[in-house]
Amino acid sequence: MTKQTMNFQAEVAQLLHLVTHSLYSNKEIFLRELISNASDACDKLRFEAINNSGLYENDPELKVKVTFDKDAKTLTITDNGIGLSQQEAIDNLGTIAKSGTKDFVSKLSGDQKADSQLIGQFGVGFYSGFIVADKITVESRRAGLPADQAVRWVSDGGASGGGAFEVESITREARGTSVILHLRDDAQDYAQAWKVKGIINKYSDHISLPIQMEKEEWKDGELINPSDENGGRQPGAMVKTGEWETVNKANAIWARAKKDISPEQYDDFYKQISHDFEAPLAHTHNRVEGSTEYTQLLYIPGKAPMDLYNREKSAGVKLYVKRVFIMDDAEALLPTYLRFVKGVVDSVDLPLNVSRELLQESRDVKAIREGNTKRVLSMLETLAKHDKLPEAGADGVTDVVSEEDKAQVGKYSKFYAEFGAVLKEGLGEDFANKERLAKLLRFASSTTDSVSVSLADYKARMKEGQEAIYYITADNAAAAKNSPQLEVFKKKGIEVLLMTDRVDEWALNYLHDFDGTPMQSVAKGAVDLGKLQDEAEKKAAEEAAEAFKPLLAKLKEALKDKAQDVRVTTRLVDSPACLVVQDDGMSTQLARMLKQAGQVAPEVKPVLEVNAEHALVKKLDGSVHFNDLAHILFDQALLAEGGLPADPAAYVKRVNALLV
Ligand SMILES: Nc1ncnc2c1ncn2[C@@H]1O[C@H](COP(=O)(O)OP(=O)(O)OP(=O)(O)O)[C@@H](O)[C@H]1O
Repeated sequence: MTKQTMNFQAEVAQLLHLVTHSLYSNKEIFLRELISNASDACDKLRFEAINNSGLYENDPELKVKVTFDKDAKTLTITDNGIGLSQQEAIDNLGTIAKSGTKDFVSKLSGDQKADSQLIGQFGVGFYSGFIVADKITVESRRAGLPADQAVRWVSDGGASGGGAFEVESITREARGTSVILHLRDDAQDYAQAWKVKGIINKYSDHISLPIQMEKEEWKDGELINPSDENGGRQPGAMVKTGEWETVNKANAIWARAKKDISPEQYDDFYKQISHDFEAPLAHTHNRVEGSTEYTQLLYIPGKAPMDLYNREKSAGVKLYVKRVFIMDDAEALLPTYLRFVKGVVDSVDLPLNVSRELLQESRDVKAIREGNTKRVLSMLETLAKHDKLPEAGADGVTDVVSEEDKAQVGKYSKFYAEFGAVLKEGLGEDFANKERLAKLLRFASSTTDSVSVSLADYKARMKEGQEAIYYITADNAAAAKNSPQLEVFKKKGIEVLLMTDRVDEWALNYLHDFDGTPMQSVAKGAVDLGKLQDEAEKKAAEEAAEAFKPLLAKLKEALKDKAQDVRVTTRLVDSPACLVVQDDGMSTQLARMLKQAGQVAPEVKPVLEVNAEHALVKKLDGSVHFNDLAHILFDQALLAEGGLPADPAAYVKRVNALLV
């Protein structure tokens, strides 16, 4: 191939601009990214070589070498991994392959501060080299290809204006890739051994391959006057000895004993695999022995990625078999509702050539998934337990809290704000752990604004004679809190949980009770406050129902296309009417959500409940506007719960007719 000039994909040009302009305070991550790519390339070679050992050629010891040349102002990262063919260099180094990153780049806001925080989630990868380099040369030969089919790729990252790179054929004996960074003037520090070693220690210690640098030794300067030992010397310097030394620990962090890993090292490993700049909220690291043997190192992030709600999104756990990297995003290792967890599983029992399909069926994998799920739930339970500092008991005594526990305060709330809605999917997905999940749920309530009430808290505060956990679902907190259906509960001082996540309706279908107490939607079925209502109230309600019978029949007739039934209720105090659905019916809110999502929802005809005490209801009887008032009553009840009248124009017309 003769030299060709090509253009970057539009998104690459944008990403490059962002990388070079906004990651300035995080310059050194470029080395982490490039070493990580080199290590991935070695993993890929090892994986392909399982079925084709010839790919190792005569060079089976995989490693990464980092060299620098002060005079040429270059820093070079070389690996003997899988390498790139000419076409792969064009495809992989001129485009953004990952669809998530590509989407992200096309949505950039232009606010560099905000963008640079977000970009951490995606990993800037290879292009991060341009943070410190004004030109990058990549020379590579793919394993298995002849030496004269190697490739050279050169780019200034678009500084010359064209956003272009050049590719040409070269001859290269060595398999694998060299990334040569031509350092910018303000990045000359990175051509110094101590600086580079420091960064490798910080970010890449756990990389399981040796990372090697040329050994340097101190050499005194020449004597100024060779005949006079004390006459002084030229300044000394570090000089290269020609030998190589391994500068990282070169063993996988998860394979080490817990006691040998510092909290910082755990955090750094997380940052490496997640591309997150922030530390995780918690981790768990265990060697599991038994019928199936594996090591798990799992993390709970502090921040949700932008595509959290995409259930198709890749999982966050990497699979290794006996230290050999097998695949990223092994979704079989955790249930979908725990897709936010990041980490590594290293199995002793799985075969090295395991495929995704095989994973789905393997009994070992099933055991690993159950083990992982249990561990993650335990981690969450621990965070939940220490979320708040203990309050003084009735005797004025407060438990002493260790520093370690103090550091956990607030973490569960943070977790829940980011991932609570996803956790709820587990109620419908993981029946075996439903009870544990139910204990981890948190809600706002009619008496507590923050999303912090657990079902156990609620139960402990239940009124004497209260037999159910009451909740309401709505589109948002304000609609839930001001819903007419809450009126009688407020009057009686009964707490009601407010559920405003989209997933709540669906998830609650799977949670019929908590710890023996039934869950009861206040918008479903007739209100039955059981023992909470006194005899006088019950009697008054029955009398009202009797007295209203003729009026109800007329209302039912007028609204026969809209309402399934019309009845008198005691649940309202200030409002004239509200809508409820039958006990087993789909709630109007869920039906609305399905329709919004373009799905077919069954036609739900709600029950209209009227407040016999309300002036508007009293006025109905004998009114010449009976028909209009009946429709207005129904449509207003719909509006009050966040819905829209089926025919808004007709509603407006009716109201106006009464106003003038
Ligand atoms: N040292 C290397 N050897 C072989 N291929 C490489 C090397 N470095 C990069 N590549 C190729 O270039 C592609 C793009 O690299 P880049 O770092 O931008 O993204 P990535 O590694 O896929 O994603 P991320 O860094 O976010 O995990 C890689 O997927 C890989 O195919």
